[in-house]
Amino acid sequence: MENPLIALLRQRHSVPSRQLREPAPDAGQLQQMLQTAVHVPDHGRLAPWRFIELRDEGRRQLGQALADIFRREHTDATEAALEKESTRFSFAPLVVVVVGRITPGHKVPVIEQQLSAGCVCLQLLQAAHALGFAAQWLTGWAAYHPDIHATLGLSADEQVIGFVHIGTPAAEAVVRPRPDVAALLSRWPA
Ligand SMILES: Cc1cc2nc3c(=O)[nH]c(=O)nc-3n(C[C@H](O)[C@H](O)[C@H](O)COP(=O)(O)O)c2cc1C
Repeated sequence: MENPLIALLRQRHSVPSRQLREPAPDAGQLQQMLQTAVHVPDHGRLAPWRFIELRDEGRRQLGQALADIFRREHTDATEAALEKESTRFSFAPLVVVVVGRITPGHKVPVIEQQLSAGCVCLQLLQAAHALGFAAQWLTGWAAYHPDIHATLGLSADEQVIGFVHIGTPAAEAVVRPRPDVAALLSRWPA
């Protein structure tokens, strides 16, 4: 019989944010998930991450900010395109923004700080899965746009590592096949 924790880890898969609905994790469940998420390797104990919780009003306002920026930067944008931008955060009832707090010039290279923050995102996905929710880690242009950073109150050394959309699936997700690790594994020296 497969180890139950291994089985749980292997069952995790993303559910597209547009298919996520209520119920969302409540405050206690979110705390549990975040406690799990920070159980990651962290070179230098920099804790190079923090979280922003978006629920109803936060998701609505962020969607509106996306549409406003998109309209400004694409003067020929169609109503459908603007609608797509404004609704990006309107499906999953909870979005956790994982913010990387990067210390430039530290002996721990920037990439290692970013990798630690990436581990936080994965751990958050796994914790959501363990509690019976589904999730998807998204970035998209908004994650890299300075005006979105300003909207969310990020400082100059902070970046969006992921928008982790969390909720309950409205439909059965299509589970994608995973790579064959045997083909990825070599031994050195051969
Ligand atoms: C850093 C990062 C950013 C991602 N951003 C997007 C995105 O913007 N849009 C998207 O469709 N998928 C994005 N993905 C992929 C999804 O999170 C997810 O991996 C994909 O839907 C496949 O699901 P899986 O988790 O079951 O493999 C991103 C993944 C990573 C690691």
